[in-house]
Amino acid sequence: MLAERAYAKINLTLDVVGRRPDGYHEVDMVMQTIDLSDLIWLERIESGLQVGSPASHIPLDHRNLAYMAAAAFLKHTRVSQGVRIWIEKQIPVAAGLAGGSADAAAVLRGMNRLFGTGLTLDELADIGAAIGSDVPFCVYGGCAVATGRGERIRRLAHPLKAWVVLVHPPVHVSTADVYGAVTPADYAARPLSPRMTEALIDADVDEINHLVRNGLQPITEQLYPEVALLRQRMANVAKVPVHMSGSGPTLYCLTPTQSAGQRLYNAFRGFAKEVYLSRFV
Ligand SMILES: C[C@](O)(CO)[C@H](O)COP(=O)(O)OP(=O)(O)OC[C@H]1O[C@@H](n2ccc(N)nc2=O)[C@H](O)[C@@H]1O
Ligand SMILES: Nc1ncnc2c1ncn2[C@@H]1O[C@H](COP(=O)(O)OP(=O)(O)OP(=O)(O)O)[C@@H](O)[C@H]1O
Repeated sequence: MLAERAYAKINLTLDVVGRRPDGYHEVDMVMQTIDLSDLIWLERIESGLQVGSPASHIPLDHRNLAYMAAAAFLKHTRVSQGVRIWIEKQIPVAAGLAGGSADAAAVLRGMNRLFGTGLTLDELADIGAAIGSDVPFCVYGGCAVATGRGERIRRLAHPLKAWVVLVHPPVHVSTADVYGAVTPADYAARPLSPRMTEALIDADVDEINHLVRNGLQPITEQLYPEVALLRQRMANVAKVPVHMSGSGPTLYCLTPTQSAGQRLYNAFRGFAKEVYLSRFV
């Protein structure tokens, strides 16, 4: 039996640059792993796939992204045994934090260790791409520029360890609905990832805050107006920019120090049940 951590991500940039013939959107994003995580336990069994969790709000059958990852791993490697998966969830579900994708990626990394199959991260990311657009990034973790439909990853090493205060409002956002409402008017003429990359390497939190952009935010806020209201309430208190991750609805602020993060965490606690103080990993 072994354990593998599944870390959430935030989007520092998310630019939609076009629509593809397969219906997916061409994106250009800077993503960053944060230390909010699920814990995945993996155990060899003779055959079959079993998924369990104390969380009552996620599917535990073939619809679970961790289950899909395990099935894809067994098929790819032709390992003839099975696996029992136990998921301890901390990452809010359908929140824009890639919780399910992180679980899938952790299953791929963990099964590679459990069965001693010796696949590289690139190979695991390739398997993950068939499960979801965010899975390859979650396989590597850290910071990266993601292009294509999100599955093409260029890893980025930078020195910054910023703090992230997250507020997850109780709104269930469908990623497919948000992308479905994107029109050509929402496409970014020039992605911000090159400038964001520089600001990260310079560890310049003010510049990063200034550059953060999410092309899905106006769409999510139009489909779910309560997200816009919450952002306004947070901005009134925070006096720093409030950003949205992925397709939302999670909103976040970046701070350079733990004490500044803690102050915002205290200020936001009355705004929603789920508020987290986290950090770049
Ligand atoms: C919003 C982000 O989380 C930002 O990182 C991702 O772009 C979404 O990644 P994901 O949840 O792993 O997405 P997938 O499971 O691959 O796709 C869910 C649905 O979102 C839409 N989708 C997703 C990714 C993309 N580049 N274009 C899309 O149009 C498609 O309708 C798809 O059916
Ligand atoms: N292991 C899992 N953890 C969480 N959700 C899962 C899992 N497996 C399947 N799901 C389903 O996937 C859907 C999206 O959940 P998830 O938490 O991955 O969303 P998200 O954070 O918005 O993802 P992304 O940022 O990649 O769009 C939910 O409807 C949930 O029921």
